[in-house]
Amino acid sequence: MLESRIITENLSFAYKNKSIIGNVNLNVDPGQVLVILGPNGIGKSTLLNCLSGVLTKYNGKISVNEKDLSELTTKNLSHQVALVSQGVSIKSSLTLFDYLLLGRTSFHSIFEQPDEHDEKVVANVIEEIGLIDYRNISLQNMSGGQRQLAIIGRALAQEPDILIMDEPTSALDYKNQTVVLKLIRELSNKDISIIMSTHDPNQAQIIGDEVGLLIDNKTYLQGSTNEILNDKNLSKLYGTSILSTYNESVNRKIFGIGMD
Ligand SMILES: Nc1ncnc2c1ncn2[C@@H]1O[C@H](COP(=O)(O)OP(=O)(O)OP(=O)(O)O)[C@@H](O)[C@H]1O
Repeated sequence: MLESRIITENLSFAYKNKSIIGNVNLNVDPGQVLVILGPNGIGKSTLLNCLSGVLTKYNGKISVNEKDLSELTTKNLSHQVALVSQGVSIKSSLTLFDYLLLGRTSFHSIFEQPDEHDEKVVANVIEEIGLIDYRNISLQNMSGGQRQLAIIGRALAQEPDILIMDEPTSALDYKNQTVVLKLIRELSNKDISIIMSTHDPNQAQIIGDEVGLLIDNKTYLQGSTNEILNDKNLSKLYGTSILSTYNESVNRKIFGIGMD
């Protein structure tokens, strides 16, 4: 029987006295993809930062691989959960290869150098993110989209059980969005659990097993993509008309803004 990878019980978070998220009861199984949707400023990044251990002053409980997240050491946590933050800008002189090797840091003591296995992991990741030609190019000489793929690659180099991604495709063109969505599908086939936020419900339709809606600071609704992702829920969530049409050639609904 499948154990859950990540579960929250009555999770809530407030900045000072301002409540941001509340009553979040979330559940992700091994290999599941959970897509979080919600309007600007509703608390998606806050939620993802709680789940990845960046924000620690939450209330309620977060369990990762059946252990209380608050009791995990930093090292232990980084072997289980990796975060791709929103809009991180890296303009480093490190080559792509050396940057991804940083993702292996927690596997060694500060006196140890990366070994052959680390190099192998990084080489595989570079192939997965489609940047073989950029292996020895420094990040400052790469485009914004390529750097975004590099950030995802660094998280993958951690070999996590759970990958948390905050709007991972926001800087990417259609081809690279497809690269990332395919990668997510492959990772999920390898039993890695993914939690990602996006403003594009079509991405949830394409790769989401489950969808989580952050409705307000007291309400989180999670269910299967089929059950949750519809015009009525999305129009209510975003406060504007969202309409879908069924596209036979891709065999799924396509969502768009319903301008009058
Ligand atoms: N460090 C902070 N201190 C105080 N308030 C904050 C801080 N960071 C975020 N907030 C507030 O918390 C709320 C939720 O922000 P968050 O970034 O989680 O939203 P989001 O859903 O990810 O938004 P977006 O879709 O625009 O990226 C916002 O009202 C924001 O102003």
